[in-house]
Amino acid sequence: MTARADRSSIIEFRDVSKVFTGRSGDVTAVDHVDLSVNAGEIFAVIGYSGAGKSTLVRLINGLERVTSGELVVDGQDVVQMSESQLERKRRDIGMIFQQFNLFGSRTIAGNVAFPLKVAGWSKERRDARVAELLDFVGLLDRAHSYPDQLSGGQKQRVGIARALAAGPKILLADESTSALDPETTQDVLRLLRKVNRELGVTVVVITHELEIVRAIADRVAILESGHVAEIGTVFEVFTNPQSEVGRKFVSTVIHDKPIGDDLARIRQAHPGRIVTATVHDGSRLGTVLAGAGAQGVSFEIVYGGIGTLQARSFGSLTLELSGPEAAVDQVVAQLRGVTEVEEVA
Ligand SMILES: Nc1ncnc2c1ncn2[C@@H]1O[C@H](COP(=O)(O)OP(=O)(O)OP(=O)(O)O)[C@@H](O)[C@H]1O
Repeated sequence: MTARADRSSIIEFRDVSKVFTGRSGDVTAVDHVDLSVNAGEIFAVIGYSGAGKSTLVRLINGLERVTSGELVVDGQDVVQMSESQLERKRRDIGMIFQQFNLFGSRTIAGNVAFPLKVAGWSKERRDARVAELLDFVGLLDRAHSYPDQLSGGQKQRVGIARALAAGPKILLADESTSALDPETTQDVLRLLRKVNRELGVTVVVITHELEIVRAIADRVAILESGHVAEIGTVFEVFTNPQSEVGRKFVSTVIHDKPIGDDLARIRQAHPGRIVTATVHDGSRLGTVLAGAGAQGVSFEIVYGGIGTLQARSFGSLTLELSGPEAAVDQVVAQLRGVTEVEEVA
């Protein structure tokens, strides 16, 4: 059965598999994947090493060919395309890489101009376009430098300018910040956001770090052994992961519940009932706690934090509630009435 394409989807995988045949047998890198990327969004693909992320994304621009299934990219079925059709199609799909893949013997301007030269643009048009792109990525003054004179972050800016040269609708970013330090990573992520917001380019980001997803993506698919373990908005996946692998990823970035030594220390110092309550916009935790005293229950905040996720507050607080058991039960019930509450063992 083939699902009808969502009108807003720009990339549509329908039951797509990719099998590599090697000497030591077949490897199914992508295993019956159904997913769609919406036009204009920043979509992240996350997974551990070997999960099939790179292969999945390389299918989009035909660097790898689909073994079975349908793959529609911007209205065209790339499975049926010939190599020369794919070559033309790739002009609408920019790609950047972890190791930047710049030509060391060409200047920055020469690197950005290269795809335009291949596409047959005149020198005059190329020069104007290169200047415009270098200005966009903040490197106009480095036009005549060579890649090895640039920092890693600057090299990736050149990579982005080159990927955007022919005005693609889609930009694929394969571990594009993995070789960069945290500060430079933030710079590159800001630039990718600018590409998305100002140019309307759909961005597909591959990463193995959930922090990258949190910083940039609108939606995320978690890959495990070639299949989609779960997919959702970043807020949904962070706040309520549905799969085991999703929970594992989220626990690496959201330390919302005390575990191990932290839990042992809290237990020792706080003999009362310990619960963790989720905090998000509109959860009236404070109102409930303000009324706890009148019911004979006192509380301490013993662990937790609140941050921002996709412009919404999100976090959790672990509380020690002390007082008569029935009254504590009542306050826990009131907390459950306004938010999710978990007993801490
Ligand atoms: N050209 C190839 N030939 C044979 N097997 C391959 C090839 N490319 C990838 N694979 C295998 O396919 C599986 C998925 O690899 P892929 O590189 O897509 O995963 P990944 O999630 O991107 O991993 P990483 O984060 O390490 O890059 C792995 O088992 C890998 O060894």
